Amino acid sequence: MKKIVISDIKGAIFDMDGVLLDSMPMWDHAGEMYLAGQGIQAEPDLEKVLFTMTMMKGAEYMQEHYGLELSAKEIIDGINETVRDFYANKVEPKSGVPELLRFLKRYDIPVTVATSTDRCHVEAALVRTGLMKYVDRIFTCSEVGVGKAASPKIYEMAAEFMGTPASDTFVFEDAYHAAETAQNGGFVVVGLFDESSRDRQGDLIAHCDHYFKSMDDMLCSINSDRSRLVPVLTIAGSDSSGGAGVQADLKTMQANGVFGMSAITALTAQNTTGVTAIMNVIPDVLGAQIDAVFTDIRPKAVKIGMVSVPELIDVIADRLARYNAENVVLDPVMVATSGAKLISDDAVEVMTGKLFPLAKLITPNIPETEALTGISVKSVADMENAARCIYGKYGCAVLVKGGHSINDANDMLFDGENITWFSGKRIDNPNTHGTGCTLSSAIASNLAKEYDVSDSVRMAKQYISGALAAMLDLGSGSGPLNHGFDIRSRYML
Ligand SMILES: Nc1ncnc2c1ncn2[C@@H]1O[C@H](COP(=O)(O)OP(=O)(O)OP(=O)(O)O)[C@@H](O)[C@H]1O
Ligand SMILES: Cc1ncc(COP(=O)(O)O)c(N)n1
Repeated sequence: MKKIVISDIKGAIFDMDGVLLDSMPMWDHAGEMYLAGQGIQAEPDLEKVLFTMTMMKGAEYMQEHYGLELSAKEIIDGINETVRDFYANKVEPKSGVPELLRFLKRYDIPVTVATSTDRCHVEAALVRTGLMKYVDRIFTCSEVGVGKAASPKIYEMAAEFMGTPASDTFVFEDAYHAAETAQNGGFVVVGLFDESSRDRQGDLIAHCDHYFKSMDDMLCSINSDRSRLVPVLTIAGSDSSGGAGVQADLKTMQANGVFGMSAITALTAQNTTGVTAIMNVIPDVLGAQIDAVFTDIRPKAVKIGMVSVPELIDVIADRLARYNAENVVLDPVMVATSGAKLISDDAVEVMTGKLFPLAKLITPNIPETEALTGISVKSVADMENAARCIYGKYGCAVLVKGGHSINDANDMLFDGENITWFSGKRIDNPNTHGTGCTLSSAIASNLAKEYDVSDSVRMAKQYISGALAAMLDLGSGSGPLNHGFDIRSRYML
């Protein structure tokens, strides 16, 4: 099937169940879930039995078959409560959905939802899953007055609201009958696989213009507008071996779909076994690099890495304040994986005093967290205390990275209000040179693409896990990651 070109989408209409939300299993198991709530194990094919029945007939069947001492109305109310509870408290978005909706928003493409589920459930689920902020309007079949199988009216109303002609409006559906209606109505139909309609994939494919096995597959195959790369600046040291510093940052930015630019703070001679020389740049030259970038291609995010001396920190603080830089992510690099010290003692205080207040997020690892707070970090509670202490002292959100833990690789974000954990499976890879640089650059890239801090960290964490899992093995020490592990192009072959 054809690729989707982003500029072809003028408006998007999403079905909810089975497309945005992983909710079809609930519809297939509502009776079973209700009975489980009553402490009763349902027969194996209860849903098949109920499938052909009306709500009332189904309730009467369950009353008789399971000896329930409840009226049919009470049973129906109970099932409705099971459904309500599922949408309000349990349902999750399908994989790739937040990314796709965010992506459409970035291109100012209006997004509507067209669903046969009742509005109260739709709103509860979309608010709780964080998807509501991407949706411009919800249309429900009961409000429109006709179902999707019978008429394209719901799609027509959504398109009218968005002001887009059917031929430029993309309808995302998992059910073949809805796809058929939308296609007959002149819409561009994107069919998406859902387990609940596995048997009808042939019919779905027959009625769609594009078909994908998952939203993730679709994301990989969308042709974004190559003229709309967002610029991001790294202010960091150069690593001659290419695994950390500016080199890691630029590779990460390329792989995360932004345009990377650099202002170099220091030249280091290093490889996977150690650092053999460091030459800091002259402060004026650092200032000139930042001026050159900001006065011509204003970055949408800035990542700061290795800055060894107070004079360079002063220049960065001065320029970032002058240009009112946005989305600043600061990785307070202190010691290289190979053991070399990358910051002078007097610089730490200047960095915390002058750069921390300009940062949207700082990303210390555990030894850096200890150095910044004086708290010995040995447990989850210590990580939380230290993060609160950093926020209290400097007022910036903090991501304490758990890469130095023994059993896991869980990172913790504190934004002044909430603690959010990003759990990661520890990957058994001794090659971790540049993980901190890579993570902070991926976060900056995501912020530049207008993801919020929490989504930016979540996606950056997925990226770094993939780069570690690719198991690149270069050099005789702790080697670099494969930053390009997910780039698919004929030029990679
Ligand atoms: N072996 C691993 N498996 C999975 N994730 C890891 C592993 N090592 C590090 N990470 C992840 O990599 C990111 C960077 O964490 P880390 O604590 O290594 O930072 P750092 O010490 O600043 O990195 P650097 O090596 O560049 O100094 C975090 O998201 C962390 O959870
Ligand atoms: C120029 C530069 N910047 C940062 C690091 C830290 O990365 P790591 O701790 O993985 O060595 C480094 N080694 N070199």
